[in-house]
This record gives sequence, structure tokens and C-alpha cells, in this order.
Amino acid sequence: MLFSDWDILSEKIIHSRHEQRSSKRGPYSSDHQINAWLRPSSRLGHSLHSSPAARPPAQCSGCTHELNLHRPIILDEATDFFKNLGVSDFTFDSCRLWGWRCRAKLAVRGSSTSPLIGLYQEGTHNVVDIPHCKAHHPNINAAVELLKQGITELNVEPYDEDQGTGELRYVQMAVTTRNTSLPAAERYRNGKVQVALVWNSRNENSPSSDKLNALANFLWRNGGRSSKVHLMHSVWANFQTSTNNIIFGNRWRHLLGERDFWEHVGGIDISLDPSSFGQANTRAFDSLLRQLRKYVPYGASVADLYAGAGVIGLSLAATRKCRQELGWSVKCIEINKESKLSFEKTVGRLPTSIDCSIRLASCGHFNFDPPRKGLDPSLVDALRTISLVERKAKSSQSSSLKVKDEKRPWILRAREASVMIESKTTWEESQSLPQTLIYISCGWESFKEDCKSLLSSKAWHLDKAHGFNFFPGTQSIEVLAIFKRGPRAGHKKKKSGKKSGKKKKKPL
Ligand SMILES: C[S@@+](CC[C@H](N)C(=O)[O-])C[C@H]1O[C@@H](n2cnc3c(N)ncnc32)[C@H](O)[C@@H]1O
Repeated sequence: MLFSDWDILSEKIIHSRHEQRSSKRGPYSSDHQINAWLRPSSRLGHSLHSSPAARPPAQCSGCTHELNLHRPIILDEATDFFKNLGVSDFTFDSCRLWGWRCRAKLAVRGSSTSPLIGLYQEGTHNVVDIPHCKAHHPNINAAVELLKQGITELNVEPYDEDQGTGELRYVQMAVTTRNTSLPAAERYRNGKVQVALVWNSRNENSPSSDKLNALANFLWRNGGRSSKVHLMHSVWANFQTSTNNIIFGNRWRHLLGERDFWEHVGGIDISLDPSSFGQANTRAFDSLLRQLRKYVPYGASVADLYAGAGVIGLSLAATRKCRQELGWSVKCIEINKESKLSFEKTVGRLPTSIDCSIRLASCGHFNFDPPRKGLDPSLVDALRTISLVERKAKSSQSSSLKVKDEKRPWILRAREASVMIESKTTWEESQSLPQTLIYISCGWESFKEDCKSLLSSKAWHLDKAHGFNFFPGTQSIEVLAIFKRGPRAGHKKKKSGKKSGKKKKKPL
């Protein structure tokens, strides 16, 4: 049985995923995407991103529109979609519209005298400089500005994709807004930036390492703790020489500043190393986690699939006091081994009574091919057939009861042992099959497909749905959808063969 393979039987399955793009499209498509990689647009970038005044600005691919940021075009479609599925109280939280991006992966190109730091122009590998991006947390822009000065002053060569030459390939900037020494209202504005420089060498012993250290020192001298403007949290290096589209290599080095990066989200302190997945929109993520809690009863057991560093599961573990009756409070499943360290650090700050674990595995079959889009097909299949598993378990339980009633010794002898043991195990397992499925999605198209597929099996019905503006300026919304086991209440099956004057109900 697939579920016993996963070892994730639980009352709750929390799922979160990201839309993964075809690797042929460019560096955004790797596991480590650069910001948002979105659909073509002809009018973006004018007000969101600064450009030379004399000629039409090149368009970065980060945003698709600049008007009505609080109401993405896709919202009407989403509202209709959920209404048709019986959820007429779909809500949408428009969240913070500017300065929301607390995590950005930016390409570094151009020359040392005129560096470009930004995103690709749609459909090309031409980097568009975005020094005043309004989506970025302002301190990301300030750190980018400082980085440019350092590149020029120290004659650092930006990467040349065609030749495979140059030194600095990408930079990841992540902002922490957790600072307990400041009043809560001032923390966001005063966020500090963790800078990860992706260096074009195998490791820290390469000939260009002196320059890497000089650049890190420059950033720290001018933006570190004792500088006039304290911008930086820390500086890291990542080493990458591959010519493929994957942004990060496997080797990370902490260079300066604090090693541990803490953020406060979903009611807990979370640790995020630069190598592990982190949500870009910290504030919107916090709103989603607050909403999510309402659907998780106190004492529930949770399996968090596609868990990253386990933020969702651990937030629930702490705020919903997840219980250990089934052997765990929260179990996280994640494919990226880099997430483990951050997960363990976060757990270290939780009460010891909370029993959480992370399992490094795929949520689909146990191969390590990540899904192109949406849920792994094997996961969808398992969720679709969940009631079958339960029905089988029930029927084997009732046959096992009949077996118990059987008095004739020759029949009892024939049915001995194996059947009894098998049916008992299956029944116990079925008791802990999930009753609620919470699906958090940033890929609207794949969400619709997965949703239809789950509902068509009749094993689930859609109970609630909420949208969040995780990426203002884009067509993307984050969806929090709550599925419950079985048919919706009031959706009773008609008895077959009997005529009824009532109108037929449309299937979901
Ligand atoms: C969008 S991130 C969400 C992470 C986390 N839930 C959060 O919100 O911080 C999706 C995660 O799924 C992981 N992932 C992708 N395919 C997977 C698979 N087949 N099995 C397990 N994890 C997978 C990625 O490594 C990534 O950490």
C-alpha cells in the first residue's frame, strides 16, 4: 500500500508546492528560481523598475502589470472557480503591495565598470537592471547598490554566460525582520539583509578567492553592524561553476556577520539557511499561516508534504499543540537535504514536548525527479483512492468479525492466522488516514487540475478556499484550499432504482 511506504498516515496533510518550470526556459526554471518567472508582458517595469529615461525601458520579467496591484486579474476566475465547486465565501487578502519581497535571487551581468543586477528580460538571457524595484524590500535595493559599488571598486568581473567566464554569477538577498530590540512597528522597515554571493569557482581555495573576500569585506565595512548605515545581516558565498541553469552549487561558506538567520513567522522563530527554501513574501506568508491555523484543531497530527525547512508544520505544531498519539506531532517530508539543518534549528527553539521529525524523501514515488507541475501524480492517485483503502479495510474488518463468529472447527482451521493479521493491520491503518487535506498552492493552473482530479474521485470535497496576494504585480495568487473527506454535507446519494420527484443534483 502506498501510504505505508510513505509512513505519513495522519489526520492532516499539509501540502505546499511551487510551480516548477521547464528547464529549457532559463535559470528561473531551476529548483532555485530567480524571483518570479512570469508570462510575457508588454507594459511592465515602467513604474515598478527604474530605467534610463531616454529610451523605452527594457522589461524585466518580474511583474506583468502595474495597476490594480491589490486585485490580480486572475481573481475573478478564481472566485468563479470556487463558487462552482460550492465555495461561495472565497476570500482574498490583498496584503502589502510594495516592498513585499524579502527574498530575491538576482543575476549579475554586464561589466565591472557598469554592472547589471536584476532579472532577465522575458524570453531572453539579457539582464535588466532593477535598482529601484518597488517590489523589493527597500534594504534589498540598498544592498544591491552597495554591491554594485563594491564590484566597480574592486574590479570584480560579472559572469559571462556565453564564455562561462567572470567571477560573480548571482546574488541572493534575504531580509530578516526579526529584531526584538526594536518596537514591533519598526522591525519590518529595519530588516537586515543576508547576502549570498554565487561565485564562479569550485571552492574558496581558487585564485579568485581573494577578490571574493575583498568584496565580502567591502559589503561588511559599508553595511555591517559597525557601519554608518547598518544594512547587512551576514555575507555568504556559494560556489558554482556549472554551465547549466541551476543558480546554486552545493558548496556554501559563511563569511561574515551572524551565521544563523532567524525570522518570526506563523507564531514561531524559524531558522533559514541561505540554501533552504524560504517564502519571498514574509508578511503575506504570516497572514496565510494565521488563516491556516483556524482549520487545524488542537491536538491534531500533521504531515507536512513538500515541507522545505518545515515552517508550516512547525508553526502548527507550536500553535495547535499537535499531539503525539499517532507517534508524532508533526512529520515533514522534503526532498532537499539542505532543509534539514534549518528544520533542526527551528525545532531547537520549540518546547521539547513537541515531537517533530523531517524525512528526506520524495512525496511521490521514491525517485528524486521533482514534479514539473502540481502534486506528484502518485500522490494524487493515493489521495483519490483513499476511500477505496478505507472501504477495503472496513470490509476486511467485517469479514474478520464474521470469522470470529464462526464456530465450525474445520472452517476455522482453514481460515487461521494470516487473514486475521492482515485485516487487523489494514483496519488500524485506515483509522489514521487523513480526514483533512490542506493544499497551499502558488500555481493556479496546476492547482485547478489537482483540485478537479481530487474532487472527481468523490473521496474529497472542497470545504473552504482563501487567496493571498503573495506576488503583487503578477498574475499569480497563493491559494489555501481545505478539502474534507467524503461528500459535502447535504450531498446525499440517491437510492438507486427508486423514482424521486426531486431535481437531480449536478455532480461536482
Ligand atoms: C514551494 S516550496 C515550499 C516549502 C515550504 N512548505 C514553505 O512554505 O516554506 C516546495 C518544496 O518542495 C520540495 N519538493 C519538490 N518536489 C518534491 C518532492 N517530489 N518530494 C518532496 N519535496 C519536494 C522543494 O525542495 C521545496 O522545498
